[in-house]
Amino acid sequence: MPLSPDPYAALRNAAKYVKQFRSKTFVVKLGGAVLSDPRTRKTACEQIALLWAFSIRPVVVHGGGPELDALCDALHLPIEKAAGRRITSAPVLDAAKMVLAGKLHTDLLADLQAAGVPAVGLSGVDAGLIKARRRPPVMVTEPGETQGRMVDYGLVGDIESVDTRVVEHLRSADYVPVIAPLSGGQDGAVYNTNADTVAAAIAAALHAEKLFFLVEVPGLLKDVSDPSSVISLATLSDLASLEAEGKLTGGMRPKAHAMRHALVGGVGSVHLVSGKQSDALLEEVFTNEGSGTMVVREHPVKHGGAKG
Ligand SMILES: Nc1ncnc2c1ncn2[C@@H]1O[C@H](COP(=O)(O)OP(=O)(O)O)[C@@H](O)[C@H]1O
Ligand SMILES: CC(=O)N[C@@H](CCC(=O)OP(=O)(O)O)C(=O)O
Repeated sequence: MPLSPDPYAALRNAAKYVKQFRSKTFVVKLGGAVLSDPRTRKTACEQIALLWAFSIRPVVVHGGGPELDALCDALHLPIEKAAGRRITSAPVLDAAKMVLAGKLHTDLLADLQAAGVPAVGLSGVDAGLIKARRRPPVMVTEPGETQGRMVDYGLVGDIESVDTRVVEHLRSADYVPVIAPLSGGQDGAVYNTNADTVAAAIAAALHAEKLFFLVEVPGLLKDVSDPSSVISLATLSDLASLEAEGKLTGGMRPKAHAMRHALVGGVGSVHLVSGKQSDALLEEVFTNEGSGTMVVREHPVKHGGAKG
């Protein structure tokens, strides 16, 4: 790579964003694909540590779908999903507790700790952080299908309320909350709730500046089979068009719904970035060009620097 005429240009440019985002809340959702590989999990933790070092206030929400699939497999429990969400029987919920508020959660906390982040683990059940009610059977139409089917998701919770007091309490003492996607219901019930949905609800409740989804792919793709088809900037209406054209499949469907919820709920922007490519999160935050996809409510008047 040729030497830049000004070796400090990148630093100067990044400093602009460091100043702009100081004390701002960034919700970072770590997807299961990133977490199940110890190397990418560590890289994600190191990037979060850098945000923290620059006085950005991260709140971490994590998934764990692939690890939960693996445990279900080992326990001979069926893996059934509809529109990207898991159908959750009582034994599958027990497995979800073991993975999402157990092994994977603890390993993530240890990696964050090692990276210098004072991380404290919670699930949506702690201190009534996320209250949900059991999802009633709903009609689901998969992309490419013309006829919908009724799906009973079992012990899946639809979020009714978010009480951020425990999160604020931890943040006021400079801890970084790390939230597992379980929610609490009436009479001690525990529900499985999609982590994207949890991340969006938390981001909206905290009036976050930005919500990041760290995923396996480099961003939102025009064509899911072509990793070079990343859309750099999208609006809610672009997202709706992609969805109507059947271009959002699997786990991208709850994510699209979550992005919409966050943006309508007042989050400044939502970003879809690679959790596999090292430093993609930092590039999205601290450079003009970014690395993945920024989703906003509507087109800004001009895009210069908006991806920072
Ligand atoms: N248009 C699209 N752009 C990007 N990814 C898409 C798209 N449609 C479907 N996907 C799939 O969605 C996945 C991300 O959702 P998901 O697997 O739930 O992520 P995670 O659990 O890691 O958060 C991508 O890895 C990709 O396979
Ligand atoms: C209801 C529902 O779908 N719950 C998810 C919770 C974990 C999750 O969302 O993990 P990812 O972010 O890795 O997909 C599940 O059981 O897989």
